Amino acid sequence: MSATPTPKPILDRVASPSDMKSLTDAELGRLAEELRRETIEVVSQTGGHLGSSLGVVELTVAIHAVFDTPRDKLVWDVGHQCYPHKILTGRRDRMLTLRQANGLSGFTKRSESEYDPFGAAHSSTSISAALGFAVGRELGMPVGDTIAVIGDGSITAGMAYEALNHAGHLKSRMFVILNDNDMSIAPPVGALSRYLNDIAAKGPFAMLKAAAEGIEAHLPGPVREGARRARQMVTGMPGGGTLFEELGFEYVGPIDGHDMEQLLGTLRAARARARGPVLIHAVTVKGKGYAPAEGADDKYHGVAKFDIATGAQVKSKSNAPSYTSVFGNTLTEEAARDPRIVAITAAMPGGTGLDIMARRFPARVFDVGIAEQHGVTFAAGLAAAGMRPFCAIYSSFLQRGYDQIVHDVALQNLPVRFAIDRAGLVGQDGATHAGAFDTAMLANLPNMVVMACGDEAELVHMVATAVEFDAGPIAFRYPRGEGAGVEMPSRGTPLEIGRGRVVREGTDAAILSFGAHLSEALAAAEMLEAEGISLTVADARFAKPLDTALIDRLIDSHAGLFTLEQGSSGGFGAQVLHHLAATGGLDRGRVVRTLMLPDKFIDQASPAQMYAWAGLTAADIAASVRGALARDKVARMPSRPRAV
Ligand SMILES: Cc1ncc(C[n+]2csc(CCOP(=O)(O)OP(=O)(O)O)c2C)c(N)n1
Ligand SMILES: CC(=O)[C@@H](O)[C@H](O)COP(=O)(O)O
Ligand SMILES: [Mg+2]
Repeated sequence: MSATPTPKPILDRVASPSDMKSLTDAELGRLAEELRRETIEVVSQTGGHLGSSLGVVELTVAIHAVFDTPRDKLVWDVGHQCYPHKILTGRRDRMLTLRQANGLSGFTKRSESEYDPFGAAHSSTSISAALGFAVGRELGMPVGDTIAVIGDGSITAGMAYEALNHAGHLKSRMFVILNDNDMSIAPPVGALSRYLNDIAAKGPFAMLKAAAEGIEAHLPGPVREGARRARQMVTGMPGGGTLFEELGFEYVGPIDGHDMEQLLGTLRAARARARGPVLIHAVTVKGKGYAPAEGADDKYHGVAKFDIATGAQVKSKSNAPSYTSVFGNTLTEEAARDPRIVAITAAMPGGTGLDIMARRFPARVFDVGIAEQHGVTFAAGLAAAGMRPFCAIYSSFLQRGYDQIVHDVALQNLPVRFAIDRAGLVGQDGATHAGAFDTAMLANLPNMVVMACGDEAELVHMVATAVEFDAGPIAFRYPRGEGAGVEMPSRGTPLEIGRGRVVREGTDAAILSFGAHLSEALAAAEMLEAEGISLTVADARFAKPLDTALIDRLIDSHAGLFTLEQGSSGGFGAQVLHHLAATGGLDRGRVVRTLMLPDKFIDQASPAQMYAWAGLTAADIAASVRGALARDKVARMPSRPRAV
């Protein structure tokens, strides 16, 4: 499977971008070929974001050849396409540790390299960050030029336009390279995407437009003529300037993002001549240069390890359906019964499982692009219109829509259903994608109902609960990956709001679990049973409203109560503590502990390893219970008479 590495004589000479300065343009072209091969060889052994990285190989070489990184600040957006950049910037020897425990991050990361001046993994931040560097330079900081590389998917997000608007206003010298491969994770959606296609279609690669007095005259010969013709053509039309020019940018492009001559010529001219903000529109191909990737529907956006010769990926065997597919299938079944059900995804139809519903009810599934804020408020509007919207967004990306959840949904008590996938630690994407904060974010909000499923059968019931619940907003969270392997109901039964369930009866202490760590709680109970400690395990189901009767009963009848969740402080445990504090439950001499994610960001590893680092394995839970009960026992012993 792992093919013998091919010889890479030029890449072998490049320990850092400074080594590229002595290469001829022809050698830079060959360097790109070797870099592409290296990227494929690495990712075939590690898995990762291959398609996006292959699409920027030439761009990466050209930027590092022309600009003076790390003094010049190169900001990648989303950051998932930075593998060739990592290889060129001193991390080649660690590439096989990519996305693994103690290895390289799959994204740019400030703590990893001076060549990563700004970390990213959530999209559309690059122009804002690059503008910050540019203004820092104007204010005397030792910073060179700034270059933001942003994808056509990422530039659909509102934040990118806020930054373009500001940059056009400030007129700071900076470079935005639009990496337009006509793909997001799924095919891109929206009028802006169509607009970019229109520009590219007016004459790909030959039709090059640049503002008259600026960069155009300094472009390489063959490109310059095309640019002149294009400019005459475009400015002869009504409203001939591009959107970017209207926003105050000098627009250059579209250029062929795989043609080294065009790239080097354009970047050199831009670097030499730019006075204000410049947008360079590079048209690229996602998966470029690797036939299985180019030919695949997803362009190998994110792949498992694969066989280079065939492109066949090594998919891990699953023992149970994934939570995502359970959600997608259940919602589709519910939608078949209820025409008011609609669903919203922010550029993740496959990742959220909404592609399943979209195949059956295409008119009722809306991909809004990378626009979580809009997606939430769009759902609020749909709810206000009487629909039953399911807004399916990964936990970490939902952070983008928080004010919309507060102001547009909760405050107006609109029945938007939030299906929060990737709750808890997700594994190889690491801290940026951890679904740590949603319970804390949501359970604090008036009107909000917040659920988490203990297993995949519970998820089916929670979807049914959300369908029926029209009284206000309701959210349910579930993790990445496969379920617990429990028996599945043929159809969900709506749960009583605010009612948990006891899964296992015991006598000494109780674990009150919220979410999919229920299986760890049960495993901990088994471990302690062998030691003679008897545990009750309850599934809270709701962080809001709490099942206060269940909590009161558990604390009354056990020496200790331990809350457990795959989330941060301020979440389920905090809600339980507030209840106990308000009702005197903390004054009854019981042991109370909150088991949750620690107050730190946890780097990428397998989810099991990440939970081990978080102190949340079954053994850790058992140790917490054992330790707290033992300490409590010692504390309760009558104190010995003091020796005189
Ligand atoms: C705020 C946010 N929402 C969603 C995502 C998930 N996501 C990662 S990459 C990606 C597609 C990006 O498309 P584009 O910028 O065109 O890059 P390409 O993969 O095509 O190179 C999406 C939706 C994200 N990283 N951040
Ligand atoms: C770069 C990015 O944000 C996505 O591609 C993400 O890696 C997808 O994660 P899942 O594999 O959990 O869908
Ligand atoms: Mg793209």
